[in-house]
Amino acid sequence: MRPLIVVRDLVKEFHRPKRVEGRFGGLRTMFTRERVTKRAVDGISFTLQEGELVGYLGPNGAGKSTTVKMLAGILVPTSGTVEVAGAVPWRDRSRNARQIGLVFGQRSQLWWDLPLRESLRLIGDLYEVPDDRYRLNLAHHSELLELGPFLDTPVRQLSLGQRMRGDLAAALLYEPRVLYLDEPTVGLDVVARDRIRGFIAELNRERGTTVVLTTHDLDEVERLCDRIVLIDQGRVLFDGGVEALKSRFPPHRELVMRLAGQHIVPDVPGTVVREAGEGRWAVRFDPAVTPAAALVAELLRRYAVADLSVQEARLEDVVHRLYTEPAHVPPAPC
Ligand SMILES: Nc1ncnc2c1ncn2[C@@H]1O[C@H](COP(=O)(O)OP(=O)(O)OP(=O)(O)O)[C@@H](O)[C@H]1O
Repeated sequence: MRPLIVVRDLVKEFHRPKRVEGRFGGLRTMFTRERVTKRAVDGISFTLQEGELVGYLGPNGAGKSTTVKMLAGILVPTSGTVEVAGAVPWRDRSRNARQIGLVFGQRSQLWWDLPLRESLRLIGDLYEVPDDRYRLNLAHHSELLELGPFLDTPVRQLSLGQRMRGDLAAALLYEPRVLYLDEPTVGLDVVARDRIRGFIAELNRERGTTVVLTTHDLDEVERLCDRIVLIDQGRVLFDGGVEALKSRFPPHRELVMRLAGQHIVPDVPGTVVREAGEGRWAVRFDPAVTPAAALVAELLRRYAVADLSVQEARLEDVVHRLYTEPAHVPPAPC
């Protein structure tokens, strides 16, 4: 089956005036002819099948938003190709716009002074959504996102969580095949975050909408995404499943133990003590060097253990190591 999105050797360079230091530096920067080039995206390639829910991850400044903007047709690449459902986003703009929805957590696409309902109506008209489809979709999204209580409130008066739900409904009114979400839950409380995550999961499951999710929240990624594309400095570091990432680059794990009536600091090779006190003791260990089963057996043999648990490897730990020790990353599969 032909992939829905094909990205090949994508590059985006930004050029800006070279900053002049010293007296009146700001003013002199405005008139300098010297330019510096920033390669924000440096040869990225990947393909996405219809119906995938992919986490597009990377540290600050890695090039995530720049990639998404090229996929959405907002930016024209310096070189490379992108096809989204057969359209070249920055060339076939109106065709592309009808098949994608775009939601930025940091800014709204809605009309600030209009009640949410009217903003949605305008979007329905702009995208020429037939009346029956419009009513059905509005009812469906209103129910799942619980928009009812604030449909008639001007957008400027909505809370961040309400506004985000409104933005999601707006981006989906015309049933796009792909939804790009750029940090959709940033700044939201746990309840609002859960509601939006549930909605994204159901949209992907029930309607088969392809989702590209950019976020720094790795719990969100673990809960939602089948696949991760992890980038740094404009290049792909890893492309694959969450479990594949953990097994190719196993993180340290943590063991927490309570000793029965003993207040000693136990000593076990292959571990690093993270916390010790009041008979409670936590260590980190590398499961590739010290297998969990061997470690537990050794501890039980040496000490009177009252309670013991080994924490699951967390995606956050893996990603932290990838960001801080990228030289150890195994090459991404072709
Ligand atoms: N319009 C622009 N002009 C010049 N440089 C830019 C422009 N847009 C982005 N950049 C630079 O390109 C690099 C990648 O930026 P981008 O916004 O894509 O990163 P990001 O991965 O989305 O980061 P974050 O997680 O902080 O949002 C950064 O160094 C940024 O400063």
